[in-house]
Parts: sequence; C-alpha cells; structure tokens
Amino acid sequence: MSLPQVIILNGTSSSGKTSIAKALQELLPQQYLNFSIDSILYALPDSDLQLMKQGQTISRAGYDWPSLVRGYHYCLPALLQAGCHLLIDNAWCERHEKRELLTELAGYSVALIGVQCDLEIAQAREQARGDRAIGLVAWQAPIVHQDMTYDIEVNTAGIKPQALANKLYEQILSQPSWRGAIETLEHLNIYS
Ligand SMILES: Nc1ncnc2c1ncn2[C@@H]1O[C@H](COP(=O)(O)OP(=O)(O)OP(=O)(O)O)[C@@H](O)[C@H]1O
Repeated sequence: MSLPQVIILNGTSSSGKTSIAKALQELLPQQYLNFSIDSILYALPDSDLQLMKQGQTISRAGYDWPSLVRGYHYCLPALLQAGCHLLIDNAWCERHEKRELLTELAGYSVALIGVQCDLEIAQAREQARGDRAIGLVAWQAPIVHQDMTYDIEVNTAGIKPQALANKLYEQILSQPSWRGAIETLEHLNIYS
C-alpha cells in the first residue's frame, strides 16, 4: 500500500491535532511536513499575532483573514509539486474554506482524518493552555465536522497523543483506498 501524499487532520482547536501530527511524523517512514495555518500566521507582525491569540481585533491596514486562509491553501499544491508530502492540521469550519482546500488538493491522494474531542475536554484544554482565544472551541465545535466524509476518525479524549498516533498509523497502513476527500468535495460542489 502506498502512503497518501497528504494527510489532513481536521478538528476544533485544542482537539489535539498538532500533538498527533508531531507524533505521527516520527512514525511515518516517509518524510511529511507538518504545515498548518500557523506556518502563515507566524509570519504576521508579532503584535498582530499576539492580538489574534487573545481573540482581539487586529486593526492594522492590510489585515485580511480570508486572504491568509487562501494563501495557506494555495501553498499546498506548490509544496506537493515540489515533491513534499504533507501532514496538515487545522479547524476547517466554513464551507467555502473546506471546498477551497479540497479543490486545491484534487488529483492528489488525500487521507481525510476527523479529530474528535468532547466539547468539555477541548474547552478545559483551551483554558489550560492560555494561548488560544477562549470561546474558539465552542464556536468551531458545531460546524467543523459538517459536510465531511472522513476516511478515519479518532477521538482524543482520555488517550495520549503517542497512543493515538500509533493507532492512526496502523489504520493508515491498512486503509485500502482514500475516498473521503473526493466524496466530501463532490458533496460540497453540489450543496455549496
Ligand atoms: N490526547 C491528548 N490528551 C490530553 N491532552 C492533550 C491531548 N492532545 C493534546 N492535548 C493538549 O491540548 C492542548 C492543545 O493541543 P494541540 O496543540 O495538539 O491541539 P490542536 O488541535 O492542534 O489545537 P490548535 O488548533 O488550537 O492549534 C495542548 O496543551 C496539549 O498538550
């Protein structure tokens, strides 16, 4: 079985996506770049990034959230064309963002993984970590998994990231085909 060129981890903030991604990167026999939207956001002016982390308004001229998301998505095929494999994680919430992501990745083999986490647990992590706007999880939770047909789903409640990555790695190796992204994009193209 060949590994997918792209592994997508989709779930709310604090669901544990990055923790799984970092552990999974070490297990995979092929090098994967963990390229999240943070790779774009960390290029913002530092004071703007700090405001964003606190959930405050950025008033600097030129700030435009949709263009940052679009820029993130447009980077993905460029990295793939350069020969990189990608392990990307984010909370894709808006329908047009899900559609844009999967359109950019059309033609590549994509594993679409849903990262689930009970709301109360994700909110407790959000409180504890202190580097995310409080309320983000609650806003994302009802919509992040809407319209998605996942190849694999994991629930991070009560299981350590390393154990989750071990299990996910086994599931990826035994997956016969990757249909989730294709079916999700078909659905989004019909209903958006
Ligand atoms: N399986 C887990 N069990 C317990 N705590 C976890 C687990 N996974 C992650 N955490 C903790 O939750 C917090 C958020 O983890 P992580 O950065 O992996 O989440 P995320 O989904 O990538 O969040 P974001 O989208 O905001 O970047 C961290 O403090 C991390 O230590």
